[in-house]
Amino acid sequence: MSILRIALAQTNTTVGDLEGNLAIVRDYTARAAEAGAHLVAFGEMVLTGYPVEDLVFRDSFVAASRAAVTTLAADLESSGLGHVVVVVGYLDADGPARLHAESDRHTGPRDALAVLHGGRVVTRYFKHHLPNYGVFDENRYFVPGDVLQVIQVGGVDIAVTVCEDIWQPGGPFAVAGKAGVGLVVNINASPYERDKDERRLPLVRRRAAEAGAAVAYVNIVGGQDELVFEGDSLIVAADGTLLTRGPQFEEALLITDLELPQASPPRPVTGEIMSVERTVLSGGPLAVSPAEAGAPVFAEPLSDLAETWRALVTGLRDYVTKNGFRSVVFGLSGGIDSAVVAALSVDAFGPDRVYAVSMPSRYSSDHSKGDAADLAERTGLHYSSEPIQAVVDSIMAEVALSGLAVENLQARVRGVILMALSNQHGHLVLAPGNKSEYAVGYSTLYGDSVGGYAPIKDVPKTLVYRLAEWRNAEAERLGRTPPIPENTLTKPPSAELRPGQVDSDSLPPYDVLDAIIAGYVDADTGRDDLVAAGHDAATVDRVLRLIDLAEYKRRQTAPGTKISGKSFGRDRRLPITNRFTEG
Ligand SMILES: Nc1ncnc2c1ncn2[C@@H]1O[C@H](COP(=O)(O)OP(=O)(O)OC[C@H]2O[C@@H]([n+]3cccc(C(=O)O)c3)[C@H](O)[C@@H]2O)[C@@H](O)[C@H]1O
Ligand SMILES: Nc1ncnc2c1ncn2[C@@H]1O[C@H](COP(=O)(O)OP(=O)(O)OP(=O)(O)O)[C@@H](O)[C@H]1O
Ligand SMILES: NC(=O)CC[C@H](N)C(=O)O
Repeated sequence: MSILRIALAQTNTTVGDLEGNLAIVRDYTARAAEAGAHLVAFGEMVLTGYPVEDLVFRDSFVAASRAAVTTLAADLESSGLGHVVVVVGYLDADGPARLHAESDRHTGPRDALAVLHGGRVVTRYFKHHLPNYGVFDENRYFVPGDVLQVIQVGGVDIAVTVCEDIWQPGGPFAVAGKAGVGLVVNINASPYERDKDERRLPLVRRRAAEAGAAVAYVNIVGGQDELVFEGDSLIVAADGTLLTRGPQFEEALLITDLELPQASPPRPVTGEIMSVERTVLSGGPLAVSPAEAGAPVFAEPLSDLAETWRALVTGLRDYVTKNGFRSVVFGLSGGIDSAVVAALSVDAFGPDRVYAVSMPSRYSSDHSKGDAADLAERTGLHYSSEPIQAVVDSIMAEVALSGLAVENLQARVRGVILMALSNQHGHLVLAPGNKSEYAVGYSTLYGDSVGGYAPIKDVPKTLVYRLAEWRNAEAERLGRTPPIPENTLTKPPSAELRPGQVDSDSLPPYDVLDAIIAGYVDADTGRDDLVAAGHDAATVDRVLRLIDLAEYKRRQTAPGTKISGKSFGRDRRLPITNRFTEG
């Protein structure tokens, strides 16, 4: 047996910022070296950020990524870090960057992993399994690799793999098992979904059993447009014992001493889906520095609501800051949606960078104005009032409007004011719509749906309430002021666009609505199966019609953090012009 000290670096890099990402990798490698690590592994495409989407098609971007890898190897050597084996994800191409109908699909862009040692790129591995479901489009972008790379470090055979490779049985892990390796390293960019951390550990254990080897799984953290990555990196022994587990939504460097079998003479691997190539970096046991590896980290997984809140804060913070904004602005109505957006924003940026505007009209109730002011006081965010009635009246004096047109005009005037404040002060406008509203089109186009980012776009209304209650309880637990006024939690939701209006005038109760949305949107269940599952037929017909009709609105809405298995946007793609109905 040999002892290898392995470092897993769960880092927050930014798409396209090759220099910044290089600096992060250098910094974490230096920290790993200081801790005496023999090998440090980073996430998938960490040098380019993930996902890079159609940037893949540009030769200039591929060239920059390839250059970054060689520069990194040389830099590490010249700073005295060349002895550490560095496993890092990047974009490569061994053929034309742009795939097209007549591409031979044997060469082209690659979702790649490089092993750096002694100032050189010693091995390149190309991801074998390319996910092509949900938010992933990897068949559009990449050509799959069919060579499994095995490196020998300290006399231990280590196979290297990328993300989706771990999700498929009978793939690279099975080949690694046939090759008799002691460890499989798997580098990931695995987007957050609410139940994914519960699936992750059993998955890694299944692959450890398949490979008959320990598995080191490293994931990135941070937000990229609609995606959030949670980290939750981990190592399991060949028998499935958990050896370390990283925190969720935080950068971290996990250092673990692994006792691994010395490589036996290479077993020939024939007739498999992948051939095996081997590179010996150091053939005999390595000295383990007396510097303490420290006790392995075992981060306790967060509760469901805690991790959902952290995902929403992370998605919002990284979207705003990575796009160069310092502050956010939104309409604060005293209702639950804008209250939760306010609490998320204060958690993401601190109250001094959050601007909330009350924009009362003739129909705004006193309690709404009072609840908004109460939230402002509880959280300390910047609060101002811009009454809209005079503007609404002046438009109505020029254009003959009635009914719904007048209702929507109020929402649109608010949108105009928020965009004007954004232009004037440089705040990013947040759209406070939730998943239930986006589903049924319960928002005014170019009105309350204006905004650059929609923090709770993938949060159904019933979950909005549960999160608000959780956040308040969390504040109580920590001896702090709960951010959300009690009245906001208990009063019936209302758009307040006409006298006495409540959401239940137009929509079924939210628990009924959300259950149908979960079936139709999240699980693609058709009308008859929803009715067979016990939903009221007339309500199903009405809700499905609303959802189908609102496709045009969803296409025009801001991006927002994905937390579910099927968010609106890239996860769910439907034609706008569509005559197929379920009813
Ligand atoms: N297929 C299509 N492709 C492109 N555009 C299409 C379209 N179909 C209609 N349109 C356009 O969309 C317009 C209709 O959309 P829109 O103007 O939004 O109006 P609409 O959807 O009719 O009304 C907005 C609804 O949202 C509710 N609301 C508003 C504000 C806040 C809240 C809340 O509490 O959250 C709720 C309000 O009570 C009302 O029920 C049409 O006049 C037309 O211009
Ligand atoms: N009086 C108001 N002042 C400022 N913004 C408002 C006002 N009324 C509505 N808005 C904006 O329009 C959005 C949509 O209103 P909506 O009623 O859906 O949300 P809410 O008031 O936050 O929650 P709820 O639906 O539970 O009442 C609000 O979140 C808010 O940003
Ligand atoms: N980047 C990837 O290959 C991710 C796919 C994988 N199934 C995941 O969600 O983790």
